Amino acid sequence: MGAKILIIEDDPTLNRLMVNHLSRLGHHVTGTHSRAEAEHYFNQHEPLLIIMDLRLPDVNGIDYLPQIPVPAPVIMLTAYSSVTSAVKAMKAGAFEYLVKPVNVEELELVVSRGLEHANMLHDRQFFSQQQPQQQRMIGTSVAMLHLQQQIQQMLEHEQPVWVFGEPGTGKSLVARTIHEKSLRRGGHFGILHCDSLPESLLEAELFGHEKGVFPGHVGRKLGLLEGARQGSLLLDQLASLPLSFQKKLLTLLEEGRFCRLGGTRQLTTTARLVISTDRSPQQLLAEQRLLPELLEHLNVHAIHLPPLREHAEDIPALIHHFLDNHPFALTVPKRLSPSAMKRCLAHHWPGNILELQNAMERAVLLSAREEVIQVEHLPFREPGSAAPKQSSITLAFPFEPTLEEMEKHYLESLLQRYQGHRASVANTLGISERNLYRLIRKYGLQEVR
Ligand SMILES: Nc1ncnc2c1ncn2[C@@H]1O[C@H](COP(=O)(O)OP(=O)(O)OP(=O)(O)O)[C@@H](O)[C@H]1O
Repeated sequence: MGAKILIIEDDPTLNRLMVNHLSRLGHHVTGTHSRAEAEHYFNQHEPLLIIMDLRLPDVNGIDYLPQIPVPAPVIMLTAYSSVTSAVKAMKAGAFEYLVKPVNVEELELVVSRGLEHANMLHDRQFFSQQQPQQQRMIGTSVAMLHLQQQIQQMLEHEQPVWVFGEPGTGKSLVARTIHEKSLRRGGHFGILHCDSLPESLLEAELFGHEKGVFPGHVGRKLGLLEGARQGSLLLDQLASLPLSFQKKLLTLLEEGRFCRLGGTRQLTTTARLVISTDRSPQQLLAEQRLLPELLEHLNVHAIHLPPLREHAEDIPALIHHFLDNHPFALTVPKRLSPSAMKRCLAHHWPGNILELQNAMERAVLLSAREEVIQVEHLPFREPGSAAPKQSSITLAFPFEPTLEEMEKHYLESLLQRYQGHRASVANTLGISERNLYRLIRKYGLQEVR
């Protein structure tokens, strides 16, 4: 597809030659002969690439370069005798220069590189606009105001914080918010997903490793403890760590020192720890999933995140937030019909805020170009209503199954029904995709795709 190219060159012959040649290649080329003419062009057009003479009748190209009102790369044209000026132009921000008389093959080559660069700049700008905005915590219920207060208190000291609550209640968001509000915000916010890696890799992530310890990794790798030295480190799902690993963590915390794997140098860390789990530290102790000495040593400040059903008054604000900030922000603005909103308020939200977020993203897609999201775009039924016939699942066992056996079999059936599409399975189960991933791993179902 042709690109818009602007030429600013006062020599009419060269100007025409370039316009004709690049137009033949399929580009939309406009030839102008002075700054004044170019300014007129910029009032109506935004070229992807500019080719400009270094000496124009009404301005010196180098002076004009920083004033060009569009972000397009500029290729400078220069007479052989003024190559040093071309170098100056490069320093002033020109993308490339071409020496006159212009060789058409060289022109083609430089133009194609310039366009590639321009497209890359555009993509980068586009993707940075697509990045979620700084994540805000939404909610004005008593529970959320209390949470904000607790976060505020955590900024007055640097003790470890333990955030716990059901899946999808916002634990990671709270951890990041504490980091970003604290004086450590300039440092790194590291996350160790304790449930997603085998023990040896967890160690490497946390402590780092020296050169040659892992085949295929040529260099030394700094661990999260080092990376987050000035910042914070979230140990997400800490209770998934085997007790033996928790012991190593305890030793590290007691001695305040550690070595990279394969290394001998004693390193220290001052990263602030934030821990997140689905259950309270006391429950985890009772279930023997937590080393009591570790909890004792950490002397943590705990924050409990309530399930969404306990602060349902925040649902409308959360819905607006997710609809305004969905990743397809360039499509139609969306809102819920009154009955869809009613349905959302009546839903139990077992997957909490994450489930709500997923439901809104799905509804935005299903409602396509319609502005109003209707009940049928929501992934759940009215409480108490019978499941539609086509979604019934029969679990047949030749024996009386345990709960775990039922769970595994049900999960298998759903994975088959949705052909391994995890988002749909998670939505049906009312759990986060990450928790689904945990279950899939627990039952060794990875290969179902
Ligand atoms: N109060 C809130 N306001 C706005 N967005 C929120 C709020 N709480 C959570 N979210 C969003 O909901 C999603 C799920 O939150 P988060 O990942 O922090 O939950 P979690 O409890 O850590 O989940 P899991 O147990 O699966 O690790 C994220 O996209 C998060 O930004």
